[in-house]
Amino acid sequence: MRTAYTSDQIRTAERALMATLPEGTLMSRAAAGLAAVCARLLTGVHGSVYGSRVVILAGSGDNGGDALYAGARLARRGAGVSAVLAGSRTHEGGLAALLAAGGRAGAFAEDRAADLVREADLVLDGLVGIGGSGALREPYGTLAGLAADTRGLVVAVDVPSGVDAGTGEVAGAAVRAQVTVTFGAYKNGLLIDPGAERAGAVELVDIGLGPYLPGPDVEALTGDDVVRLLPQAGVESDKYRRGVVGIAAGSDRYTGAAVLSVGGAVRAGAGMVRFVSSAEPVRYVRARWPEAVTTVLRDGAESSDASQASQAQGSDGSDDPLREVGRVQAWVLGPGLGTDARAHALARAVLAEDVPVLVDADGLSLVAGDRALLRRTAPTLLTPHAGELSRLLGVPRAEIEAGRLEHVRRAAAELGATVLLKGSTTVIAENGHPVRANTTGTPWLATGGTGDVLSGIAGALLAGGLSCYDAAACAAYLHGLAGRDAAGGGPDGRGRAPIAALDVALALPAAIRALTWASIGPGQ
Ligand SMILES: NC(=O)C1=CN([C@@H]2O[C@H](COP(=O)(O)OP(=O)(O)OC[C@H]3O[C@@H](n4cnc5c(N)ncnc54)[C@H](O)[C@@H]3O)[C@@H](O)[C@H]2O)[C@@H](O)CC1
Ligand SMILES: Nc1ncnc2c1ncn2[C@@H]1O[C@H](COP(=O)(O)OP(=O)(O)O)[C@@H](O)[C@H]1O
Ligand SMILES: [K+]
Repeated sequence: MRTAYTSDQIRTAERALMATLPEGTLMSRAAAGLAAVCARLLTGVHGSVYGSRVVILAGSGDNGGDALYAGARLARRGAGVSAVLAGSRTHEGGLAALLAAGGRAGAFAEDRAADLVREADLVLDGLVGIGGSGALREPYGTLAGLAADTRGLVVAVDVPSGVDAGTGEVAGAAVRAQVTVTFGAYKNGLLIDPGAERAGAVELVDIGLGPYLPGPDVEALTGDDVVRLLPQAGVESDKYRRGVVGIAAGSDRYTGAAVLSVGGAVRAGAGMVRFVSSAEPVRYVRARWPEAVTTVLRDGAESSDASQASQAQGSDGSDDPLREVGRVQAWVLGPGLGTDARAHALARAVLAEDVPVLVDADGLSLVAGDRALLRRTAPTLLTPHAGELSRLLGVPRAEIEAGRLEHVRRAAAELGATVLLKGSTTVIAENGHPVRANTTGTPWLATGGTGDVLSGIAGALLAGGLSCYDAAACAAYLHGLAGRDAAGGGPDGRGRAPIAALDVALALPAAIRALTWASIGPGQ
């Protein structure tokens, strides 16, 4: 598990640790770790530290101090180090160390800074760290812009300046780094977009903070965590024990969403998928996924038609649309369902079942219009994208995208459900737990229908016995991994190509296989 913290949590832990150590020890540990990473990177891009050009953007706080002390270490190894002093004051000890090691420093002047930054092999962003708040003030904003034009690498100290360490929010200009060297522990903003995207690859330097850290504010599953949580097929398994997921999705207008959701469930390892819808989507689902057992809903009646065998059954006149579906352990409600009266009646019936229900897409619109549907005792997992959450919370979409952590938490609290907010960083909130941020995925997943696949994956995991919190986090992880695998390839495996949603479902077993292999090893 990767764990992350707010700035306040980090500060409190740092204070407690600092009280046990001689003054300056922590900064010296941080600077040593930072310099070691920079030396490795410089050796990669320049061939050696000696003779390389390093430019430090130094702000007025301890973040600038870290950068200056690290610069001193690099200068002692023969790098040409210049510091642009951007703050109203400068960390005295750090500056003295840099000058003593043969480095240079000068106050900010735009033309000079632009030349230095452009020609650098490595730009060290020490403008602000966990002490930053709000949009970068000048001249920091200008320097963040100049850093974008360097031909060298940009390395952020602790967090990219302009990224809110505690939330990942970016209020104005922000540094975009290839590497962020962070101290003691991850900060939330390194896992959650838009901040995460500015951080690049994150390297954690151990400064001894571990024993002083509280429970995390945010966490991210690793591949090993997912393997440990995933339901396993054992010798005693049968399709019912592995988990039967019911999917109520699709309409005559939207047949594809149903096919994709069922595909996600089938390929993610459901013991059985029971699919309930009107005749047209059932036809498409049966054609693509003969594994699914289907029930056709008619106006006020339904007929069950298991694709492997079984006879169609007529209605007995009861108005329970699920009467003939058979037992399920969890439901997926909503992809392509429509929002008409019949969809509403089906949603009411599904949400009245005493099993976990995942609500997605049109199901979320129905719930937004009729909150009473969410008054239930069994667990509920809502999987909105920012637009859908905007309707549920009455908050503009842009605000949700800018502040994912705040809004996913608020949604879980207000709606009394587990909430998975989709997007460039998918985040999952459940009251009383750290928010989980997903670290897999690729922007190529931003294509119609991939969310439907996700609903099927999570539904299969719910039916397999995972809690909403674990099912959501594992599903997001596997979905991102499968998307990455489907889009990836080429001679070094780093090529990327557009993908269709169905490719994600099809890539699932290979992705799960590779994950399991990596986690338990080939001998198990
Ligand atoms: N406290 C500790 O023991 C340690 C702290 N470390 C470093 O110290 C950093 C925190 O240092 P500080 O508390 O001095 O804070 P920072 O250096 O992160 O920032 C504070 C300074 O930035 C200015 N500032 C804040 N927001 C700004 C904005 N939007 N635009 C322009 N200026 C802004 C403030 O006026 C203040 O001068 C960490 O991120 C880390 O790099 C490390 O050395 C590890 C140990
Ligand atoms: N920029 C992005 N980077 C990574 N993943 C993304 C990005 N944009 C969207 N996604 C993922 O793609 C999926 C899209 O789902 P959704 O918005 O419901 O689309 P649809 O309704 O068409 O299926 C989600 O899993 C989401 O997290
Ligand atoms: K920084």
